[in-house]
Amino acid sequence: MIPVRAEGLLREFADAGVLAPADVHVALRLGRLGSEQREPVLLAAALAVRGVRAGSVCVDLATVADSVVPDEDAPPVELAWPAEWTALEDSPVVAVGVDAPWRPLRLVDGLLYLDRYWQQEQLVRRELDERAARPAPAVDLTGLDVLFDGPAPDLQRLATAVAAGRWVSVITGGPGTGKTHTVARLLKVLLDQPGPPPRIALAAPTGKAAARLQESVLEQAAAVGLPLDLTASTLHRLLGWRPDSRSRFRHDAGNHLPYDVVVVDESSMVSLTMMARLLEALRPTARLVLVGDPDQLTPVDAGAVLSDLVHRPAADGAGAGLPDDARDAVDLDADERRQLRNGVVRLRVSQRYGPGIAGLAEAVRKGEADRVLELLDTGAELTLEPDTAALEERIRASAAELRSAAESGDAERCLALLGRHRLLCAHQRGPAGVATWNDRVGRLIGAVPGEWPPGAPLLITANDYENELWNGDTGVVVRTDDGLRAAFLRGTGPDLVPLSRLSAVHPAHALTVHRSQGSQFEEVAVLLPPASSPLLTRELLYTAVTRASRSVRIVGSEESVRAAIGRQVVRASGLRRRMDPPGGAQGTRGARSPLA
Ligand SMILES: Nc1ncnc2c1ncn2[C@@H]1O[C@H](COP(=O)(O)OP(=O)(O)OP(=O)(O)O)[C@@H](O)[C@H]1O
Repeated sequence: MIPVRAEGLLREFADAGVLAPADVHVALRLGRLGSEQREPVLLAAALAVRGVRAGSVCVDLATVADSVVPDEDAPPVELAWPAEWTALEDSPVVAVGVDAPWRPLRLVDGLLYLDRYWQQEQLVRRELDERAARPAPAVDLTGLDVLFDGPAPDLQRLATAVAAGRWVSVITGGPGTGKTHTVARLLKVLLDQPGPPPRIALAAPTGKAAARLQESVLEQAAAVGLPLDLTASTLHRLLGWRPDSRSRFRHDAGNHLPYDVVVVDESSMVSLTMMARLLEALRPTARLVLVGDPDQLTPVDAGAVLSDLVHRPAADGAGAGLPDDARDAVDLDADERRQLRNGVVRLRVSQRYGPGIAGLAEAVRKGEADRVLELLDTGAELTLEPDTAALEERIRASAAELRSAAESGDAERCLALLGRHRLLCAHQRGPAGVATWNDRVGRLIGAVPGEWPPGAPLLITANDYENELWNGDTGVVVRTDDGLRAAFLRGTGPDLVPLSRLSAVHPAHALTVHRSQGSQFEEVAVLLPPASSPLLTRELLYTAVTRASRSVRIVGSEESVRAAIGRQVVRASGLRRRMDPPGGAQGTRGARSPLA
């Protein structure tokens, strides 16, 4: 419903489906409180609110007109974009520049922020810059020769050396490229330094990712010689819940975390707000190691900090004190060398999938649509199919196998089968959505709606501390002598939970690509929506494709594949730019000023 009192530009943009009622409401309220009625200012304010809703930290006024796609269901209309945004410069609701006193909106370098996100971005920028400027921690790297005895140049070794020698570092790479393998060796190097052993915290944005991180580190612990009592927690737990606030924590700038090393896995899912809270809670002399894959889907909340850090320009003077390994890393391209100066190392070789999927993932990542379509035409492992006939056949076969293993009570085999094949969808609803396909697969295998027959895959949708199950965990129903149980993979063996003890649980024949983040399957089928779907992005396709270890079946049109590859998630943020105070060398550098 459109607010009745919206007029002019606000109403026009709302009618076109660009602005939601909440965007208009906030803009009108802001205008009322600040005695600002000029339409371009109110429109810009509404666009800033809309930006946050869509995951951006701010709105880039120079490009917003090109990035806004009117609602398909709305009548076609030529939007009357203001010719210029100069009214913002003297608006009582806009602080202009880095140093201007507080106002609800802030305009810097052509980027318009809601103040709260500006403050958080500044905090992140300040914390990172201060840590980069501080003398590097002293570290003895002689242990690397024992920990890494593979052929040089070895990117894992380089990442370890970089992370050991900096206060903030980023280890990126696709699935199975050895990020955890590297983290385990980094911890060993740090624990072996003279003096008291560092206090280590392992964390991840979700309970499921935290459990997986702990498991993977412990798998490596014996081989590397790490203490076996290392545990991982969610970032929320690490920072300490507070009953009175959703975004403030027990540990903050006034009550630092008691750790010397903090490793955050799956950090592509960390929002700007969470990163700000984490950075302010770190002691100035704590090392922060961010681990993740910046090419995967971005967090649900605003910001894409990991991706921003990877794409940031190198700070002046950065790179002094790079480890000797960097000199030997001859095959780094110019971009990777720039990233290295910012403490970012990307691991490249996946130990988990073969050259077929690796090539496909790389072509998607680089946006090479022709190459992707060529690869999808080359054989049985990578296919593009226009209809769902073969997919349905595969689903039937896989459901029958699962059912038979479940009826015979073989939980271990059920869990192995569960990891063999998975259907992934972009949407939750609609013809190509998870809900539709869960019903459809249920009917294909003759399941009665609402019942959980043996062999039914299930998805946990809320953290369950009592049963140690995490939002996003998947399991399968198995018949046992004690009745039906849900089997979940725990370490190397199955854990059986009575169905009656599960509360937030859904069928999991199909999962959204978002939900599948952090999981791996031998065969993945990806159901692409029509090319016009706004969810169809390069990050979505990359995330889906990299869930597979053996084969990828894409069901959809060539047009949808091209649309996905051509549409990158663009989250406006100032972190990728340098923003010095006015008078500094970088005042308006690089920005196409929309105010001119
Ligand atoms: N240099 C190496 N030598 C031998 N085995 C390795 C090496 N690097 C990684 N591996 C193995 O490859 C597998 C994947 O490594 P790891 O789990 O560290 O990757 P990852 O990047 O953390 O994966 P994910 O993205 O799933 O978190 C593990 O079994 C690991 O032991």
